[in-house]
Amino acid sequence: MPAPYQLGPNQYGKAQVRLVRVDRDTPRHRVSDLSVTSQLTGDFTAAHTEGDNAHVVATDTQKNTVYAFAREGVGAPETFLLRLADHFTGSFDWVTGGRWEAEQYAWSRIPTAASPQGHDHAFVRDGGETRTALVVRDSDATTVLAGLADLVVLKSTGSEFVGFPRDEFTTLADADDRILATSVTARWRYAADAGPLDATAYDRAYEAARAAMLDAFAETYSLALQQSLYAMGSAVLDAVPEIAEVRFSMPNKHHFLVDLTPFDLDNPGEVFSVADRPYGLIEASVLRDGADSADAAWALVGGFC
Ligand SMILES: O=c1[nH]c(=O)c2[nH]c(=O)[nH]c2[nH]1
Repeated sequence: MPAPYQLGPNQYGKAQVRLVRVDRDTPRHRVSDLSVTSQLTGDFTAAHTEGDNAHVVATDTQKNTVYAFAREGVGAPETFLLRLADHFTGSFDWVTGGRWEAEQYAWSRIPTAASPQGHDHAFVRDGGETRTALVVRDSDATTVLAGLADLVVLKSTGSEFVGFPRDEFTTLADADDRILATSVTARWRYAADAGPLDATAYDRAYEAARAAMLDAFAETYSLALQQSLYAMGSAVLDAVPEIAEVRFSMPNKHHFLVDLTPFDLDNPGEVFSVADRPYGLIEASVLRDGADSADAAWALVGGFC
């Protein structure tokens, strides 16, 4: 019996393959700690409509490929994902594209009395922040997105919020000196004509983009989180010419000055309560002039406007 309905867009693969690779060719080891997701697109209609698995590269095989490729080294997450993309689209005619994603967790060497520069093979996990990478391929293009998530930053002054419209529902007082705090999730897109970079170039670009956004957050006298965001995006584009666009999603972590007058105490900007919800959510993209929008790739990311 012919299938009664059309199959819509589909993709499949293995999500969140946890991978730790130790580079141990010298006594000074290096640890790469990632969670990798591989999803394939292509001709998988018969699998859905008829249960014919002839085209179904098993998700288990995709997971094993991640581990086998790690035996050769991981390098930058972007280059690791590009290797997976090349492998799956190059090995199976009917795989025309896919989505390969990584989250990378950073480990620092533990400084000890004997090794103040950091131990050779003992590490401590860095804060909550993660590095992210995403490769999206279809029959027309390969898009490389890199970024970070949960980079928590705070300024204890140098931030105000005034001049906003007031209506019958407005109670917020002008703030001419407030705490500005956020948890930055950012993704940046490499220009298609930058081509694939090598692993060290992706690593350098990551460090430069991260440093640029931190510098701009710190140095911008902020009139709103929106203005800080735009300054951070501009700094990333200034720092890394290969980046065409950067998108941010930044919750405004509100800090409220506590009224201490019931206790006969003043509070000159020193004691705050922190609310985790609701929170302002500030999202925007900052684009280089003339950059295309690459909407198809962004549509697969989610979490950004
Ligand atoms: O930086 C801010 N942007 C806003 O849009 C906003 N709205 C608000 O209530 N506080 C703030 N702060």
